[in-house]
Amino acid sequence: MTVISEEEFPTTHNDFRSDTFTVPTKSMIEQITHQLSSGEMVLGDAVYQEDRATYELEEFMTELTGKQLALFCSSGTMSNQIGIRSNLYQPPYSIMCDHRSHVFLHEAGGLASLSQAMVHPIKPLNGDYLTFEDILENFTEDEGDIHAAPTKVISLENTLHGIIIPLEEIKKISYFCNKNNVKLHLDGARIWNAHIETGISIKEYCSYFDSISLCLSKSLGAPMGSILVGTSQFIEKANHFKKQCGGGIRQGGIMCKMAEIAIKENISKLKKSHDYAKQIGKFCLDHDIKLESPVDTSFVFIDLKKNKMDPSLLVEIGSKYNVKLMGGRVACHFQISQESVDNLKSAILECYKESLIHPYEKNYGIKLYNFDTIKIRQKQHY
Ligand SMILES: Cc1ncc(COP(=O)(O)O)c(C=O)c1O
Ligand SMILES: C[C@@H](O)[C@H](N)C(=O)O
Repeated sequence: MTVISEEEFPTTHNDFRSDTFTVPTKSMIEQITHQLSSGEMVLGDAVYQEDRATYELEEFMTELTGKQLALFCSSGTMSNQIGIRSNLYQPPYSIMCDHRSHVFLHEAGGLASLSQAMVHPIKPLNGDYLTFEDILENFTEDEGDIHAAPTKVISLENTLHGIIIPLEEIKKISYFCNKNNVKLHLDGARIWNAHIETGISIKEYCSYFDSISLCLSKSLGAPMGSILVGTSQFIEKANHFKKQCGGGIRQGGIMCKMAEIAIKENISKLKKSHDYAKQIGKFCLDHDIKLESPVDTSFVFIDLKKNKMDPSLLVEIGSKYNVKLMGGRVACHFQISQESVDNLKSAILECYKESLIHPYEKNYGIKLYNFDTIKIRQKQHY
């Protein structure tokens, strides 16, 4: 088992802000450099389907997911938004999703603009993940009621906040969608983490969905990108929306090859990030520091409100212990070092003890991503 060090990952060994900060490994860079300098990597214009390296990644992803076609996109936001739009036809319609979904909260309102959809956000009854019961409870049938916006897409996120949706629930929701002419989309930005934790194959997970977005630039460490998979007809339409959004990529093969290597080399490293998260989660609970949700995979959500902890103070104390945070979410990834995990525990405990003396009383929504604190970090960092 390799020990992660600051020398190997100078900017990410202590970065708990997000797994989007992961960087390509030395191995990825060396292989790409060789493939480019040796002429092995054949590049062309991917808009005209002439970039072989792009095609090879997309082919690889059809094999991995069991879907007919794959589309390399510049981001997970793009693959989600064009994916959901390509499942829709004539408004009025609505999209059902968890109230914490990225597609709903963190994709700049794309469901309203590109899809012209009403969004129906749902709070899971169990507080952790959507169940078939939640879907039934909130489903809007397409029965001609001119007051309604019938549910035409259900978008699940697995993992969401690091929480795994049980396969039994996915199966029931999938069967229901199939019987009710509703398309099922998966925001699988971190489906890799669910796969590693449950042992359920990517192909099996994908078999229950009409469309799936799989991010390459988070847990896996690719420099950019996301893959959308689905039927041939669906991907052809999605490619149309991709071009409309300015997502046509020319010689994207360089990034695609990096991503292919990342999938092959880094997926096995994800378990370590889950172990770190569970270690941090246990530390919190052992010190009566409440968590928002269970630690299934790579995220720890400290319940700042219940603990009356100040997010900005946590970020500040984190800096003192040489760890990067942007609030109560702790994102673990394969580039984190054990030393940073230990430093993080000290920072969390110090902030919690401070909250016992000076409780933070702000009682309205504490933002998940506090970009102001990142600005503070950037000032200090450079
Ligand atoms: C669950 C989830 N889906 C989609 C995205 C969007 O990915 P991107 O940042 O590449 O647009 C993110 C964020 O990175 C995410 O956390
Ligand atoms: C910021 C947000 O869009 C990103 N997906 C993250 O998890 O960090």
